[in-house]
Amino acid sequence: MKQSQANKIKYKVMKGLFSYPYGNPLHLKDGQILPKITCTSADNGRFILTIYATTVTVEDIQNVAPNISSILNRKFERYAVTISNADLAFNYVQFIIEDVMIDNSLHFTNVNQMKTDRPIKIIIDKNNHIDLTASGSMLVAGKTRSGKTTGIISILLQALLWGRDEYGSNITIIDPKQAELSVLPHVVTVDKDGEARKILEAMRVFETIMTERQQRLNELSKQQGDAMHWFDYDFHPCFLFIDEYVACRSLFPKKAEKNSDYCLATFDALIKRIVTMGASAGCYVIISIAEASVDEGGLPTMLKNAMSTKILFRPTLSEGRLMWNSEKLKTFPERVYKQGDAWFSSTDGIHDDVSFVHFPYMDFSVYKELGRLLKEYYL
Ligand SMILES: Nc1ncnc2c1ncn2[C@@H]1O[C@H](COP(=O)(O)OP(=O)(O)OP(=O)(O)O)[C@@H](O)[C@H]1O
Repeated sequence: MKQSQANKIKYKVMKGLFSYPYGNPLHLKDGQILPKITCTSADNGRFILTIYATTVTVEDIQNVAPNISSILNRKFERYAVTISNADLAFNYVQFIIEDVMIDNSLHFTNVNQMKTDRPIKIIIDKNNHIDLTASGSMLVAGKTRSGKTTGIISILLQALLWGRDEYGSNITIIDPKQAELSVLPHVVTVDKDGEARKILEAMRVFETIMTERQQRLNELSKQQGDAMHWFDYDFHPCFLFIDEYVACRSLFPKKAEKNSDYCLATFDALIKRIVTMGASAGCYVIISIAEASVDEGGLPTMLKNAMSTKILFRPTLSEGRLMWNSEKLKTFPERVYKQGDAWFSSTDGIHDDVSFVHFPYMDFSVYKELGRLLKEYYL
């Protein structure tokens, strides 16, 4: 009874994996040496359980993640494995065990509460934020009504609250569906004749701003005699948000008319350029798609791979597999997800593995505040 929580978890897991009546999930044989198990407590109420691959393979150990989650019952029934990691030398597997029922979400009753302490930081919930210094453009997927537009707005509001910088920062929202966003000031939508020339123009402007900022940074680096980053100066991040990417793409003609470059290839080339080169100038694309599928009728694989922050709202394992390598999702217990619940990964060194997040609850008129901040931003 006096054992630490970490030790209690360790012994529970040992019993579940090694005791024959529990089903022997590691397929241990009579007389076989049992693999060593350790458990330590980490920050935010998490535990790190390590199973060493002495007599069993790393693959076999990774496969028992769901068993470990179900072994944790009674006092630990709220706990489950959320991340599993094999070490590079295949010596052990580490499982992160945490209370999956705990509510880490943020509640805001006023938009000003969303202002971050630095412009490079985008807060998602109490435990997770996006670090723009170490990540790139964002891919946001989720079925309709899953909360993706609201989630993206929570990101844009945080950037807008910083206002414009002295280097011509820009936040562009493109709504090809002519839906709720399109009525807000400075939001770009379809032309009156159903074409997307204004959209292409807005993307061109964004690309020019990206190039100018990069040139400015190069000058500053020259002066300093060292490579300088946008976040070393008072640059604020720029965002190009394309809502419903697939619908947007379908607006463009496949072939351009003579003496014009208004066509799909120009749209694709612009996005590709901004996604691959923007982050170094603090310029990011946010693409939202309803279907996580790629290629035909979906997102080109190149873009999917280049977008370094990935968010899937109200996820299912089958959709998740289209966005992430299935190894990364092995540990994920499927459950019923609510609006605003998402799986999230980013290449910032902390969120490389997929984790569960809930986007903020914003108990104020979100669209009204977005419109007001956009107006103020471009004043
Ligand atoms: N973070 C959140 N927490 C709680 N509820 C949320 C959250 N985000 C969104 N919702 C609820 O889900 C509803 C749908 O959200 P939203 O319009 O953002 O979804 P969507 O996926 O963009 O849908 P659509 O494709 O129709 O635009 C919202 O009206 C809101 O009530």
